[in-house]
Formats: sequence, structure tokens, C-alpha cells
Amino acid sequence: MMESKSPVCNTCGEEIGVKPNGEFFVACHESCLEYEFKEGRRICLRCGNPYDENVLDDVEIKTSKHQSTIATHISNTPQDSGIHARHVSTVSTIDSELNDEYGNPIWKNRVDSWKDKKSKKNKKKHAKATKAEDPDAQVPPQQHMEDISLNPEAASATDVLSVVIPIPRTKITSYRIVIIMRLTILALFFHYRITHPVDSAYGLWLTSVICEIWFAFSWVLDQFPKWSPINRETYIDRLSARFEREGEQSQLAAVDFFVSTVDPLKEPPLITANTVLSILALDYPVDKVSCYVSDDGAAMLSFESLVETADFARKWVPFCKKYSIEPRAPEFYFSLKIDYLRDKVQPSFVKERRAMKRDYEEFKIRMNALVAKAQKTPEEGWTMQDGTSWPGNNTRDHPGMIQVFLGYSGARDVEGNELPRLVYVSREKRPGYQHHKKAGAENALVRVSAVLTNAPFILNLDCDHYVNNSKAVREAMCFLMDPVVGQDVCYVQFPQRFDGIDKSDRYANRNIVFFDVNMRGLDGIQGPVYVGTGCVFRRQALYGYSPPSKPKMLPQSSSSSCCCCPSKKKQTQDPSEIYKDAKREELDAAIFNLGDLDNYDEYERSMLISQTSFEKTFGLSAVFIESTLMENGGVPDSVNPSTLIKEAIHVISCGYEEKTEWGKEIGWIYGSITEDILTGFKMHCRGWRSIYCMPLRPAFKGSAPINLSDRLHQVLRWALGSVEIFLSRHCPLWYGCSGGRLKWLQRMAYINTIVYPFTSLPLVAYCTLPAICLLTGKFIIPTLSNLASMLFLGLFISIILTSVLELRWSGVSIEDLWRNEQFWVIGGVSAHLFAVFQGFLKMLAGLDTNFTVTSKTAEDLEFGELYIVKWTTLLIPPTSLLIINLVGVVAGFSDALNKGYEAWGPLFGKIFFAFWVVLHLYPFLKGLMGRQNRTPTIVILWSILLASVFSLVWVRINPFVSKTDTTALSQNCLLIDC
Ligand SMILES: O=c1ccn([C@@H]2O[C@H](COP(=O)(O)OP(=O)(O)O[C@H]3O[C@H](CO)[C@@H](O)[C@H](O)[C@H]3O)[C@@H](O)[C@H]2O)c(=O)[nH]1
Ligand SMILES: [Mn+2]
Repeated sequence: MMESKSPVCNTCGEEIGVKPNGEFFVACHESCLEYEFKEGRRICLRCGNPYDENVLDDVEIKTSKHQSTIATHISNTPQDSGIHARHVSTVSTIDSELNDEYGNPIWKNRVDSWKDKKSKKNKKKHAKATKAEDPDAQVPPQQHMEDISLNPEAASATDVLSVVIPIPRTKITSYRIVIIMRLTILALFFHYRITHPVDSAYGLWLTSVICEIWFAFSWVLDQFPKWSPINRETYIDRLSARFEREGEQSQLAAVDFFVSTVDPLKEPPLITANTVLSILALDYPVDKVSCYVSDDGAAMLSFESLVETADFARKWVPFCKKYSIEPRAPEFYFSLKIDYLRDKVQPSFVKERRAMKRDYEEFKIRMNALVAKAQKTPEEGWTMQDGTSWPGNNTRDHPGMIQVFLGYSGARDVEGNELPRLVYVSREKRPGYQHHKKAGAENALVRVSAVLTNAPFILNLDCDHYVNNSKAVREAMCFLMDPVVGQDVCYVQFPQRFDGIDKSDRYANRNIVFFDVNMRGLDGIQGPVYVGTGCVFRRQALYGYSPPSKPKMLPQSSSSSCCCCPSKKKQTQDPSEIYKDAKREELDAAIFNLGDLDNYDEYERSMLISQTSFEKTFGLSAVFIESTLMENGGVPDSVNPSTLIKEAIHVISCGYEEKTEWGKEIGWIYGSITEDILTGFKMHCRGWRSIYCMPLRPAFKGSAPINLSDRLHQVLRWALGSVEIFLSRHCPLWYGCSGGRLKWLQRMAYINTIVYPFTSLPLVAYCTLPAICLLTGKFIIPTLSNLASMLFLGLFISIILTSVLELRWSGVSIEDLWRNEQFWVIGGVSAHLFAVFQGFLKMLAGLDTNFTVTSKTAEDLEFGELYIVKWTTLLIPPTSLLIINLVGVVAGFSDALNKGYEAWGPLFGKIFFAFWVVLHLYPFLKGLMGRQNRTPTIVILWSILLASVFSLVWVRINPFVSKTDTTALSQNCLLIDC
């Protein structure tokens, strides 16, 4: 058992040894061998055993290579050596390293087990190569660093925790060829379109060509970031083999969990409780988990329900861990329809499960009672159980509140085991202060958690996203704790998955195309965008630092906002360079000082810290600033918990962020209601990369608004957020270009995420065109020559082919793709359109956009929600489009009936076009009908009015038609859908 005390190397996870002269060296197989080899010895100094010849050969090849990696580890992460040193000081005897409890030389055992592992790995690799369709499938060049698996020499250096699995070459190459083909055809197509105007309907033709060019442009933006998609595989068993050795304390990194809620009436406390319970019951060492719940509504209901939740967790957590159940959110676990009696499960489980279910039902009753009580606020405001008045009675004007439940020194579970910490946080709100919605709430949590627990990693979840896979954090750690892959990773994003969505996913709520296609494409470039939930951050990345491999540059715009101090001293160099150097030095000095901070008294200590520019960046909390310097997280043992709480209250005060970099350069970034895109974007601009992690069992699951109106409002909010970014200083079109750290394909993807709302303008125009054509008898395409018909056909085929090939590599179903298309049109002609106008209004009039929280339903009403139609202006444009197109079809038919045989040919073309519109809007039409086929009369009235006015005016004015009589020409029109 002496063994258990030996220190462990952070790099390879092996134990560390000490050379006779007192220097440290890593006694793991590789480095030890290399060391010895370099010394020219073939016998291990430590144990006296001769080395295995095979092993030696192997080492000979890679000595130089591996040494350089080790060197970079040490130089890049100075604390590594620090850790070695710290650990070594705790080693009591060196002998403990040499022999295991049976007296066998440990060294020999290690070599054996290593050889063992190696042969196993080779076998595995073999299996994989045969499994994959093409063993030397293409790897995007950016991926080489991580793709250790394909490089056997590097792979044996340490057991890799994750590998990149490229898409088989056969699939990806044909996909790329078709993309290039489509691009070429598109160019030829536009050449044709532009050189062949329709003289009889010049206006119509021009409009349609402009629209088409815009569509082509947005296609390019969407397509090219999908150029080199990848998949990844993780090995969580290796993770625990490396960091959780038997008999030793777990070396896994700690994680702070953030859950944000704002309105307990729209976000039922039971949903939040489930999220919290699923976090507390994670399969992760309890002392490494802390859960912070942010209550932006300062609601006593949220607080009280958290008290109940903490209490229920004492039973729930041990039950989950005992029987390893999934998911660990009770509501969703108990609603699984599985016959537990069928597989021979232990009778004790069945019994306990039943008892647990009863307990949960009681818990639910208590929660529902709390909710019922909270429906009507008493006149004098809420009072807590102890008779004092609830501090948050005025939600816009209240002090910061923090309450720690459970955890270290707190309540234990029913079996007496420790539970993770659970902390309630409601940041201070005062009138006259900007609160920055969710981003502000998250930043407050970043600071509170830094003061209280300071875990090196942060996982944030919306209140309705519960942990569905209790090993999710381990999955993320396979990347973040990997010394090679992880060092430049700012976050690991998991896809959002949803519960309770109607089978056909009528409104594309699941967003499958985005999560399974686009995000995987991005993972092959610089990493997925941050989507606001289900994401594990490296805390240091949130503090605005650049990745360790690119240390020279600091946040680019901080040079403009912080140039105050150093640039005044030396005027010769580039001020931003000076700033960077100075900041480095300050940081070094601060770290150095921190080491012997104990030697200073309180005053000197605060002086030391304030000398630096840290206060200007992080605000006036010395405790917080100190915490930012601990790259590996953790809080000093010595500090008194009550001072910490006081400090925690300080850092959530509403004035704390004034004149700091919070929200500008560090933490969650302000300035858009889609703070997520902005936050991830800034990190990528600094040169970080992110990782997309898709475990087989979805890591997190959330709820989505399933009725039409709520969904449209959600999409409106997202699109508005994008327009806000477009109009801000962070516009991806030019922001951060000088730094050159954002890969250009990644930039393209970001540009796509902010310009997509603008596509609504050409889309609305394009959806009106078929109706106009039908009403006026004109058409947007002239008579086709053979060549032109080929072009149209080619374009058509290439569009279908790209989709088919995309479906093949991504595994997305054709229904999902079609839904996505449909909702692209529905959202485009309603929500996106409004977003564009609101965005510009906001900019011109300085109005603030409000974050309308999506309501989440607690009870499953068998999709009752799906059929709710709430009146909203968003419904008018698509309804109008539907009606004019239908009117157009009728008019077209009656016209053709009047005109006789020749009219039918061109009519067919136009009707096809109109159907294209109606088909895309079909889910919308269904949504309008509701369950009882009833639509709010007002919507119908308005739409009919608009549509008929429009049609009438149209027929009268006919602006697009040239005055010359060209009816004959237009009748010869052919239609090809483009
Ligand atoms: O002032 C606020 C407003 C919202 N929230 C929280 O923000 C989260 C997201 O709100 P929701 O209404 O569920 O928005 P969705 O559209 O479903 O969320 C998606 O889009 C948001 C960006 O608009 C992201 O922040 C989310 O993570 C992402 O899931 C919820 O937990 C809220 O409690 C706050 O904490 N404070
Ligand atoms: Mn949500």
C-alpha cells in the first residue's frame, strides 16, 4: 500500500521517480527507457533488470521525437514540474517505488503490462483498419496533431484518450467532387441567367436573378465549412485507468456546473430540480463536482424548491450510484417504459426502485404545492420559513443571495456519504444597471465559483437540459485532460438533443442537420460553435487568455481597452506588443509572488495584486484575482469559508463589472441575445480550438418549444441575436482578421451564422414570384435552348447529389433534411424577416431587445402543446404567401381554361413553382389549422386582406411587365426549378 503514495506524472499518468542525485525523472516505461538509453545502459538502474530487446528497438526509433514532446509539456505548462516537485516532497521512501506488495520489481511489471497493452492496441488498430472502409482515409491537415492513432509511434507513447476517425475517403471524395461540380454548374448557370434577360418581364427577371445570386452565396457559406467533417471516439476506460488508480485518490479534474434559470413560472421548478438531481448523481468523484444554480428571477419559489431538491438528492444520489441507472433525472428515468422484471434483476432493486418511485412522487407533490402557493404573490411580499421577509421580493432591486447546500461539511446522503456541493446564487439587481441577461448570469457564476471552488473546468446547462449520460463529463475529460489534444482546447461542446418532440418533428426542433452535419464539419476545422448549453469550458479560456501554444498574442482588442498602463512607458515599439510583454511579465511576477504569498501580510498582499493590471480586467476582488492565477484550479486550504462567502457576495454585486473587461473580453460576451455564438467566436479568434463530442448515449437532453408560435419566437430571438452581432464590433466579417488565428473556413461558418437572417429578404421575394407569374402570365425564365436546359438539369441533379452524399456521410435521414428545408423557408419568411427589421430598428432607435424565455412544460400532454396556436404577427407573412400562391394557382387554371390548349404548357411550369412554395410552407399550414382545424380568425382576415389587396394592385399596375406586347414570348416559357 506504500505504492499508493507515490506521485503520479501529469503527462503520462505514470508514477514519478527520483534520480540518485535528487533530480526528478519520470519512471514510466518510455521516459525511463529513453533516459537509460541515452546514458548507454541496457540495464535498468532502478531494478537491475535488463531491458527487453524489442522494447529497446522501439525506443531507439522514437527517442528524439518523444523527448521533444516531453520538453514542450514542461515548457508550456510550468505547473507540471511544480506538481512533480510538490508530489515528490510527499514521498516517504524511495524504496516504495521499487517493489510491489508481493516483492516483485515494479519496473519489470510495468514493462510487461506495457507490452501487453501494446499488443492489444495493435490488435485493436488492426480491427479498426478493417472495419473502416478505407484505412488511409483522408485526415484534414489541421487534425494531424490529434490524430495520434494513425501514427503508431506516437500512439505507443501514451495510451491515447481519444482518436479522430475521419470519414472514409470514398464517401468524402465523391462528396467533394460533387460540391466542386455544383459550383461550376452554378457559375455557368449564372452566366446564362445574366446574359439571357426576359424582356417581357425585366423586373421579375432581375429580382429573381438577384435572389438566386444571394441563395448561391449563402449556399457557399453553408457548404464549405462542411468540407472536412470528422468523427471522434473516446476511451473513458483509459481515462479512469490513468487518473483513478485503485487505492489512490482520483486525479480527475474538478468541474463546476452552472444551471441558469430565470422565471420559475415559465421554467417549472420540477424541470430545474431534475437537472440539478442529474448533476448531483453524476458518475464522477463527488468532491470534484459542484453545482451552482443561478436564479435570475430572485424567486423564493426557486430557492425553496432547491431546498426540497437538496433534501431529495440525499436519497436519489445513492440510489442512482448503487444501481448505475440512466438517466439520473428522476422524471425521465421513471417515465422510461422498460420491463424491469423481464431481465433477471436483483429483487432488491425492484423493491428499492418502487420505494424510490414513491419517494419521487411525494417529492413531486411537495414541489407542486410550492408552485401552487407561488401563483399569487401576497401583498406584503414573500416571507421565508423563519419569518424574515424574502430579500428578492423586488426582482429588479434586490441584494445578491448565496446559499450553500450539501457538500463538504454539509448534509450527507442517507448512507452517510458525502454529496457534491449545491449552491444557490441570485446576483444583485439594482435599477439603472445593465444585467446582460443570461450572459450576465453566467459571468456572475464564473466569479462565485472561482471564489468558492475554482474548478479548472466549467460545464453550463440551461435549466431544462438534464444530464442524460452520467459519464458525459468523463467523455469531455478524455479531451481536456489529454496533455496533447487538450492543451489548446477551450471547450468541448456536446450536441443538443431533445425529449418530447413530435414524431415527425414538424418544426425541425431537433435541428438535426445543424447538430449532425454542420457541427461535425466545423470539428474538422477549428471546432464547433458554442450553442449555449451542454458545454465544458476550460476556465482559463473564459478568462481571455490565448491558448498555451500561441502565447504571444493576448486578446486583440484588449490592447485598445487596456493600453493604459504599459504603453506610456516605452513609445518605441508597437504599443500592443509592449502591452503583451508587460502582461506576461506581470503574470509571471504574480505567479511567483503567489508562491510565497504567505510571507506577506494582508496589506502587502493586496498591494502586490493591485500593482498589476488584473483589477482592470477582472474587477476589484483580490480573492478572485488570486484564483485566476491557479491554472489548475482549487482554493487555498487555509481560507476561512465565511470570508469566502462574503467575497462571493461581493463578486455578484451589480457594480462589480463596471470598468472591467467582463463581457467585453472575458467570460460570456455581451452585446447579443445569442451570447453563445459570440462567446465561442471570441475564443476561436484567439486561436483556441473546440471539440465536438457525440457519445453514443446522448450526453444531455433538453426540451424545445413544440408549438408553432413559440418555436417561431425562439427562432426570432436567435436570428435577432445574429443581426445584433452583425451590427456590432464583433461582426465576423472583419473582427479579428489581423490576428490571423481564426481559420478562414471557420470564419466563413461564423459569417454564415450571422448573415442567415438576411436571406429572408430574397426568400420572401422569391416566394412571391410564382404567384405574380401566375397572376400576370409572365415568367422569370426565357425560352430555353438545349444548352440552357442541360444547365438547369445539371444544377438540379447536383443539388440532389450533394444532399444525398451529405446524408450518406452524416447518417441524417432524408425526412430530417426535408424538415430542415421546410423550416428554413417558414422561419425565413417570418421570424428571420422580423429579426432583420427589429435588429435595424434597435440599432437606429437604441431599443433593447428582450430575452423572452421559452416556456417549458412540466407535464407531458401528449403533444397537446403542439397544437396550441398563439396569435402573433409572425404568422402574417407566411400566411399571406400561402394564400397568394394558392390564389395564383386558381387564377392560373382559370386563365388556362379560358385560353385553351397552348396555355397549359407554361402554366404547368408556373404551378410547379407555386407548389414549391406551398410544399415548403405545408407544416406551417398544418400548424395554423391547429388540432381542431381552427385558425385565429384575425390571422385569416388579415392575410386574405393583404393577399387580395396585393393581387389586385398587381394585376392593375403590372410594374414588372414591359409595355411592349410580348405575351407570345412569355407563353413559350419553360420552367425548370432552380
Ligand atoms: O435573463 C435571463 C434569460 C435567460 N436565462 C436562461 O437562459 C437559458 C436559455 O433560455 P431559453 O428560453 O430556454 O432559450 P432557448 O432558445 O431554448 O436556448 C438556446 O438559445 C439561447 C440563446 O438565445 C442559449 O443561451 C441557450 O443555451 C440555448 O439552449 C435558460 O436556462 C434561462 O433560464 C437567464 O439565466 N437569464
Ligand atoms: Mn431552451
